[in-house]
Amino acid sequence: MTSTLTISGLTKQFAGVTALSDVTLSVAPGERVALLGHNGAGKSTMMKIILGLIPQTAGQVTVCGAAPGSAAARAQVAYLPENAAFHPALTGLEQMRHYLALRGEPATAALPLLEQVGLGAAARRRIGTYSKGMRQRVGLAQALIGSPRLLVLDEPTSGLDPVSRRDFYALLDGLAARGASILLSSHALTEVEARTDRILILSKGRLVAEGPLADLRRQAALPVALHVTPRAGAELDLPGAVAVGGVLHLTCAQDEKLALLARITAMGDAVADLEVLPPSLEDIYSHFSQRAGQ
Ligand SMILES: Nc1ncnc2c1ncn2[C@@H]1O[C@H](COP(=O)(O)OP(=O)(O)OP(=O)(O)O)[C@@H](O)[C@H]1O
Repeated sequence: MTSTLTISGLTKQFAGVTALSDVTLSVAPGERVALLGHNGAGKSTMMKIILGLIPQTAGQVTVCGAAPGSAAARAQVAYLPENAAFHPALTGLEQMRHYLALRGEPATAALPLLEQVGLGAAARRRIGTYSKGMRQRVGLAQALIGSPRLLVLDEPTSGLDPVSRRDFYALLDGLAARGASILLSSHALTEVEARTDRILILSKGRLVAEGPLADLRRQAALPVALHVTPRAGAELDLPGAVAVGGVLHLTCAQDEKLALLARITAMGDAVADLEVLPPSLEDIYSHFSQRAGQ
């Protein structure tokens, strides 16, 4: 299948700063990709190049088969900036009609777009009365104008409460299921863990890791943590375990996990409970960033 976004050998230098260095990646139709990286890693620079807002120093970028910023690319790409600002005195409907007019689309699309993001009931209220989550939905509704094939979202859920975040990702899932590609940057590692198909980790402008979370987990080969709760009065023979509030904490290498679990299971009734904690995305992210010299 033809990629929606293809980036090859992308390098961007500002005066004295290399913001991106030889980055190569692609995003397929319907794929949800998270772009992770510390402050200054180059995420926004990459997004600006994809959108055609700034030129690259070297390398090739193709957006839906066209050059970034060309009329053909702009017709197929939508962007949601981190802090989208709207006119507080306009209603959601008026704001959307304004955006539709700018894109040469009929004003009648305003209400269906707002309904698509769950703002149908609030469409005639002023945006100044909207919550942050509702304003973010206006941003997404504006990004949906013209059914874009690629959505570039800069920290779309920052400042949203957990329920609004879940709803926002549910909307993205629906768009991806209909074939839209999604590239989003985030510092909220735990949420992208569950809601994206592939993770890209940028560190100092370099792509230091790329793949589905399960692959990154395997590559990082980080230890697995186990929490074992002994039955009252039972003594468990688990060398290296540290007791924390009556629970034994221990770690083992990935390839030792099954043998250790078998050993604990063989302890039978002496074990009241057992929890296996795989390395989190935070652990994996730190591993790759540190390896890159952070
Ligand atoms: N216009 C510019 N002129 C000079 N340097 C720049 C410019 N824009 C970005 N940079 C530098 O490029 C590097 C990458 O910045 P960028 O904004 O892409 O990072 P980021 O990953 O988006 O960070 P954050 O998470 O803080 O938004 C930083 O060192 C930044 O200072």
